[in-house]
Amino acid sequence: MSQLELTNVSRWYGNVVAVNDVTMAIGPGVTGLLGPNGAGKTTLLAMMSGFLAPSAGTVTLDGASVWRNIEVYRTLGLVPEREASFGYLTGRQFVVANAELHKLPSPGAAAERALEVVDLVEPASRAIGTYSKGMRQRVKLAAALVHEPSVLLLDEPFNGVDPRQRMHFMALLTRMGEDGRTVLFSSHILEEVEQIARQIEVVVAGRHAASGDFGAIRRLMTDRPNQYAVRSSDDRALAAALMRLPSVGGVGLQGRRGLEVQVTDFGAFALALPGLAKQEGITLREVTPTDESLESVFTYLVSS
Ligand SMILES: Nc1ncnc2c1ncn2[C@@H]1O[C@H](COP(=O)(O)OP(=O)(O)OP(=O)(O)O)[C@@H](O)[C@H]1O
Repeated sequence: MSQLELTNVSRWYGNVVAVNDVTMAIGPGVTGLLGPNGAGKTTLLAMMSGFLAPSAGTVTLDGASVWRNIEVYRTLGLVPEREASFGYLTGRQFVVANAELHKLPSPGAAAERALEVVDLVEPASRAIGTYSKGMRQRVKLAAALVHEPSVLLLDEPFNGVDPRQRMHFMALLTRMGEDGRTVLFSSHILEEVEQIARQIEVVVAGRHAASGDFGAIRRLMTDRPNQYAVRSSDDRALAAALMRLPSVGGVGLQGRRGLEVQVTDFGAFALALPGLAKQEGITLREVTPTDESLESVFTYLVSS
């Protein structure tokens, strides 16, 4: 059982602050590192795996500093986002090469075990260049698992992987978490993280914005103020009526595009709106959230 600890970790590249004073602990089981593009996820993973030095703060694995620590490399596996550029190697050759880098006593047997775990034994004699995206992800995973690490870090492992392979990959990570490994994967998609992560850590603009199980993160995201586009049979009358609702923070008339409604309490608004329209004799034509993008959710989280 391994525990990764980040304490006041920052990393800057010249003037760019990629990671800003992050403190978090990652324990056994599957954890999702959720954040929009550019949030600092790759930089965090690079520091957690000991390949990048923090500019400030410390990253430890079971109490030992990870930066350039050979012992840590033996207990940790990293699946990077970028493609392995060795398309001419067969899957097997690639995994065996990794086993040899770790100086394992029987690299061939270790590689076979890892290929079996990711269900890639049969295509292992083909060149990686001929693999599908999902297979390429799995061969990277086999390479990262060849020394049976207790910590597995994966950077956007589901990107571009088709749904069937994604399910297979998710089941694999779930099983590893259940086996007591510390599994951390990054993603910019909440639904993806929710499916398998026991714990979610949210990063936005380099900062640690939220932490909790998926229920807690969902609540944080749905309880925020929302903005809706509303069109009806009488927008002007509806605007006046909406202003009386305590769950509405503001209403703007957008001409033919209807109303722009700022909602402070989504649950109360959803309950009150149909009754209000009926009472006023107004027909609702459209109610659409206009700021549902994950970016706006993240922005809200970071400013709260
Ligand atoms: N080597 C570098 N030199 C300069 N700036 C960098 C470097 N690496 C990352 N950055 C910057 O640091 C910030 C965080 O980047 P990072 O790649 O860690 O984010 P990310 O969350 O992994 O995003 P993505 O999913 O798009 O890779 C970004 O603003 C990025 O442009």
